[in-house]
Parts: sequence; C-alpha cells; structure tokens
Amino acid sequence: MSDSRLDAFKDNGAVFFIFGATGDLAKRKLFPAFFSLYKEGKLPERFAVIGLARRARTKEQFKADLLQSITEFARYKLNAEDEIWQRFVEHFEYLSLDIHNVEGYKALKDASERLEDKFDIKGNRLFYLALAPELFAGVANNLKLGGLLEGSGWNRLVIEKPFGYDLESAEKLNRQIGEVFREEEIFRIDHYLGKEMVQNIEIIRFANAFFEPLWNNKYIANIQITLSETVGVEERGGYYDHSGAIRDMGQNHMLQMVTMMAMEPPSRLNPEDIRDEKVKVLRSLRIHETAEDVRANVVRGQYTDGVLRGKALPGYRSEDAVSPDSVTETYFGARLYVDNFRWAGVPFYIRTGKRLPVKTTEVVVEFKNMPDNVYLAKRTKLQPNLLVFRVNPLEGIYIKINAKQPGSDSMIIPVAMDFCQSCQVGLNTPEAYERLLYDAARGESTYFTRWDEVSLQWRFVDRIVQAWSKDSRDLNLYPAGSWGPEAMDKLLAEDGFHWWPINGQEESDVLWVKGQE
Ligand SMILES: NC(=O)C1=CN([C@@H]2O[C@H](COP(=O)(O)OP(=O)(O)OC[C@H]3O[C@@H](n4cnc5c(N)ncnc54)[C@H](OP(=O)(O)O)[C@@H]3O)[C@@H](O)[C@H]2O)C=CC1
Ligand SMILES: O=C1O[C@H](COP(=O)(O)O)[C@@H](O)[C@H](O)[C@H]1O
Repeated sequence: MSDSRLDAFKDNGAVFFIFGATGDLAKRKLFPAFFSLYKEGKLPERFAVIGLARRARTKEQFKADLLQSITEFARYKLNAEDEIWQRFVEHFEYLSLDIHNVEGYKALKDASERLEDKFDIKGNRLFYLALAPELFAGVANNLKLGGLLEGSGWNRLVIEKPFGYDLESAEKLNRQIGEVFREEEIFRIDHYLGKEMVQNIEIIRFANAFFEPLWNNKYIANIQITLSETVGVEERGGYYDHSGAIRDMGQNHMLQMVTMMAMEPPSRLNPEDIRDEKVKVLRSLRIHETAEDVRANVVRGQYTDGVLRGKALPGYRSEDAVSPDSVTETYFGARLYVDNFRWAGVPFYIRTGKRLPVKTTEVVVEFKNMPDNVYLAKRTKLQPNLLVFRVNPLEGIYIKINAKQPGSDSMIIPVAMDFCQSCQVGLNTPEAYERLLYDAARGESTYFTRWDEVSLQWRFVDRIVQAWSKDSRDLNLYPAGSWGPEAMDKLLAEDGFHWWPINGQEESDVLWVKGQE
C-alpha cells in the first residue's frame, strides 16, 4: 500500500534543525536514528541536517562527533570507510548558535537556503528542540523573527519532554508556542509512544477476536503497569530533584500507556480519531481530589542506600546535585479508575521507580476468575488468566492459561504461552526515536501527544502534587534494589490482588514457550 505522506516526503525532502546537537539526546538517540533511517532507505537523498548549539565545532569535529555517536549507539554497525557513511555525512552541517541571539538566526536561514539548493529540498523545515524546556518558547519565537518560517514548504516543531512543570506552566508554554506554530505543526514527543510494543497494544486489542470482546469490566479484574528502572538519577540530579517520578514518568509515559490500554476503538485510523479516543480516557480518569484521596490511592517513595546485583549503592539524598534533605519521590505508584461504561470498577495499578531490581516495562491484564465450578474446584484453585505485554527490554506477549497437568490425576496447572518478538526477529527492531523522527518527517502525528492530552495529564498530576506539597510524612523510604514501598503492595492487597512477577513466571509455570525454544 502506498503511503502518500511518505511519497510527499521522499519527493520534497526536508531540512532538519537539531537544536541541542552537542547534547546527550542527540548523541545517544537522534543521530543514530538518522543513520538507521538512511541505511533503510527511509530518508531520501533530499535531506539535510543542521546541528545547532552554542559551543564551537568545526566541520571535521562535528563529523567526528557524529561518527562516534553512530558507532557507539546505532543499531547498524558502521565503519568510517563505508561508502554509505561518506554519502550520509555529506548531508550534515554544524552551526554555533545561542538560541537567544536573534541575529544568529539570519545565518541559520542562509545556511538552510544553501542546503535546500544543494540537495534540491522544497522548503520543508523540521525544527527539533533537544534542549532544556525553558528554551523551547524562545526558540519558537526567534525562528519566526529570524524568518525561518517563511520557506515555501511545511514547518514542523518537534518538542522534547517535559512539556511544562504543571498545568499552568504548560498552558503558558503552549500559548507561547501557539503564537508561532499551529497545533498540527507541533509534535510533542513521548518516546514511549514510539516503542514497538506500546504501538502493538492497539493491534493486539483490536485485531484479535479473543481479546476485544473480553476487554471490559465484565472480564478484566485489574490492569498492572510497571515501568521499573535499575538506574538512579545518574547525572540528572539537578533536573530530577525538581521533577520527581510523577512528573518525569507518571504525567507522560504512564498515563499514555493507560490511554492505550483503555481507549475505545477509533472509528478511523486517522491520528485525530485515535487521539480523540485517548483524550476521552483522560477525561474519564478519576481525579484524586482531596489529600485523603491521594493518601488512599497514591504511593510515593525515595530510595535509600541499598544493594543491587551485589553492588552497594548510595541513597538518593547522596546523589550529585540532589538536596541532602530532599523529599522528591523516586517512586510513584497509584490506583487509578477510568470512570466510563467499559472500565467502571476496574483498578489500574501503575508504578514506576528508580533503583528497583530490574529494568522493565510490562503491562499485565488480569482476567476475572471463572465462576466457582464444582468440577474444576475439586482439582485445584484456579489461577486467573493473564495477558502480559512485554514492552522493554524483552518485547513480546505472554499469556497464562489453565490446562490439565500431564498425567493421570487430571490436576489443573497454569501454563504459559510466550511470544518473544525480540527473540524472533532479533533485537534490531527500530528504536523509539527512529520511529518518531520518521513519523514527524512524514507528518504522521498519531504517536505524538496533542495539547488536550497533555493538559488533562497535568490536571490529574497537579492535584496529587498539591496534596504532597502540604505534608511529606507519606514519603516512604525504600532500599535501593528493592521493589519499592510496601504501601504499594498493600494497596493491591486491599482489593484482593497482588503484583504479578515481572519478567516471566516461576520456572514451573512455563511448559511451552513459543519462540524461545
Ligand atoms: N537525554 C535523554 O535521554 C533524554 C532527554 N530528554 C529531553 O531532551 C532535552 C535535551 O536533553 P539532553 O540532550 O539530555 O540535554 P543536554 O544537557 O545533554 O544537552 C543540552 C543541549 O542544549 C544546548 N544548549 C544549551 N543552552 C543553549 C543555548 N542557550 N543555545 C543553544 N544551545 C544550547 C547544549 O549545547 P551547548 O552547551 O553547546 O550550547 C546541548 O547541546 C531535554 O528537554 C530533556 O528533558 C528527554 C528524554 C530522554
Ligand atoms: O523519559 C524518561 O525515560 C527514561 C526511561 O526510558 P526508557 O525508554 O529507557 O524506559 C527515564 O530513565 C528518564 O528518567 C525519563 O526522563
């Protein structure tokens, strides 16, 4: 099937402006993504990239930076002698620019026009802001003042997270950017939406006759979403201490995953139809209004000294650039309700934290048990069916069902069917940033967050943060390397549930593992 947006991109090309080209994100994610897209023929020869940051880089230095970034982080192996590298790197230039210096944008405009001539690009411009958020509005405004939005093609603004610090600041930022770019020109990144298995949630749900009919409160007991990390705050203590887990992961990635799990099937596969459905979920999300609601449904924690895989680790308050008496949460967990017809009464448990025992992103759907049945109950206590989306680092789906134990006693045991996608097609699937960069270049906005989504996400988070700011006694300390505050386990226990084990079940459960033989 031909993709007209892709054809248009290939025919007309684009200049990509990477603000923050000397930064961590550009090095680890963006430049490798450009290379993979080029290698796969997804970038036309009609493209150019201008790297922008304050520090001076000669053409040769910038080339060396690119080579280092790609050899270290790209999913394709690269050698400086490769012919493809020589062709690829010709499309890149670097310009030193302080984003506040309006005069500098004139030079940028000249550089852009020169590259458009050189590569026969028809005026399309994509501005990627891999910058600290406080610089976003300034760049947008200066692009306008500098005449960069007056080309003959489209203009698109790709913005990194976080989009604001709370609803008020997000609204202000949105107003400022909105004075320059139209909503359909703004692509707000939530890189979880670029992940293979997050995108696969829709397909698994809507393309399978044995899931969609069961996808409601009649059959689903609860949904559990875990985004656990083994890392601490690394070099980002300064940012993180003002943000905390709820703003860093909760407001964006976690709520977006809730929307993917809970949304109604869209009437059409247009970006706006899909995003409309996600917005409806966010509107139905029960707000924890009072401090009491927050205490009853939300858990926060902070890691202390501990041991992870045999290594002693310092507590959060001893990390670089973190206040020694910080009450910032490094763990956020909550019980959510989506108050609509489909989900009434089904708890969604979400949790994320730093310095937990494993790096993983998983979504577990726990189905309700079969009604008590004399025939079956005699043989064993039935386990609930589970459907598990493994998002990261393993990608795949895991289903747990009840079956007869081989032998003559007719006992029932849980067995697992495990489809490991990353094991089957290898680990070389496109990285989230690669997909998102490609989508932005084609003008495909499905997996970017629209303003109404962002604002509703802040509305939910703000109430919790307000309640927390009044009293920090509910900050639970947890040792690095543990699964976080026990208060979160208690919250599930109140409802008669528990967290299902992450990354696979007990060995004895797994009788048949498809794709991992
Ligand atoms: N790194 C990551 O993995 C992730 C990052 N993000 C987001 O991406 C954005 C960038 O993050 P990251 O790359 O880590 O940040 P870095 O601090 O590593 O990089 C910041 C970049 O901004 C440039 N810069 C700073 N001030 C100016 C200025 N006045 N004018 C022009 N350029 C300037 C810096 O270059 P110079 O000093 O030379 O000017 C540098 O290239 C942030 O919004 C972050 O939240 C989101 C998810 C993951
Ligand atoms: O956005 C962020 O995400 C990363 C985790 O991303 P993942 O793709 O590795 O799961 C997190 O470490 C970081 O704090 C946060 O800003």
